Amino acid sequence: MKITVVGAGAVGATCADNIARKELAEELILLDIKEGFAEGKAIDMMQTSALLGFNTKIKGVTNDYSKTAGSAVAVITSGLPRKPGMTREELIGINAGIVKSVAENILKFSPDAILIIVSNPMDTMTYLSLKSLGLPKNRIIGMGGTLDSARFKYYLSVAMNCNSNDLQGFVIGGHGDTTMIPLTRYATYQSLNVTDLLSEEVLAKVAADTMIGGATLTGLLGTSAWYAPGAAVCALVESIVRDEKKLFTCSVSLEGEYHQEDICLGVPVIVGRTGWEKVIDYNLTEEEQQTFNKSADAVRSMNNVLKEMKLI
Ligand SMILES: NC(=O)C1=CN([C@@H]2O[C@H](COP(=O)(O)OP(=O)(O)OC[C@H]3O[C@@H](n4cnc5c(N)ncnc54)[C@H](O)[C@@H]3O)[C@@H](O)[C@H]2O)C=CC1
Ligand SMILES: O=C([O-])CC(=O)C(=O)O
Repeated sequence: MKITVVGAGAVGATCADNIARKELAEELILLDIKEGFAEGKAIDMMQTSALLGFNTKIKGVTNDYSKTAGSAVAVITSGLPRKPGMTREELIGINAGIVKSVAENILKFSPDAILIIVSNPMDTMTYLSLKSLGLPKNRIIGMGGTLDSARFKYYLSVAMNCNSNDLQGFVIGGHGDTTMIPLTRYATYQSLNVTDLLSEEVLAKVAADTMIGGATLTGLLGTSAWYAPGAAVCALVESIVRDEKKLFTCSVSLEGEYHQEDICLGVPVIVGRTGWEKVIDYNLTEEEQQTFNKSADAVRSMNNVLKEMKLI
């Protein structure tokens, strides 16, 4: 199995590192536009293999897509990250052109690849890929909710002083500071509803902290996060290559599911060897559905910018 990660920056390199450690691929290509950068990261990572014991061959290349040929999965992390005080949406002007050209180049050499879109604003970049590449919808997966759900469990585990692996919880909707929706009503601690274990105030704070999880880290780090994003991408890659059929929130093309269409937005999906395989319906309450619709409206207005940019 061959996997490509485009963008050898913070998220791309972390995700490549995780994929290699788990030996999810025999061959892993790391591609970046910056001369020598991916090569350097790949060699550095390969020099950990004798210490960590993995056998994945990581190869770095500068913008040479011929080396990515025959990839089963391609992860797109190329583009600018935000700086403190910025929103993800402000990145659209630069990242949309990058994501479109990178995805087209990948498909020239790997026509059967499943694409995982990471670059922000992620829901809109996923929609751009859906609209411009002509791929079956199941092969285009936006990574955001997987990370947001992990953050939700982190904040819940802190509030409950428990192991986050004992928690279940999903964040749906857009991958934006104001558009994500932690589904508190469905979160459980070993089958017990967290709504029975924590006060309304604490739960509201957990949800609010989750929503600004990325912004909080950007404020602390001076650029956006990479460890949890890299691990979240790797979890999706693992479910694809091992056909695990695990349930993750991903941004996928909706055609009536959750009462939305012509949009890519975060919903729970089964992820397996053919990409995202089916949407799971969480039966939202009327209030939750209204919040979801508002989230969709916000993402749709960003998607309209793609038309102004003449990218779709
Ligand atoms: N969806 C999500 O949950 C998350 C998304 N992100 C997004 O991922 C993207 C990457 O973030 P970082 O890795 O922190 O940024 P970074 O700046 O560390 O790395 C980005 C890399 O992309 C490369 N690049 C730029 N244009 C390229 C092109 N045309 N072809 C190939 N490579 C190109 C750059 O040279 C750089 O090495 C950002 O847009 C960020 O907002 C970050 C974290 C989570
Ligand atoms: O916050 C950002 O800009 C990067 C990102 O999407 C995240 O970490 O959730």
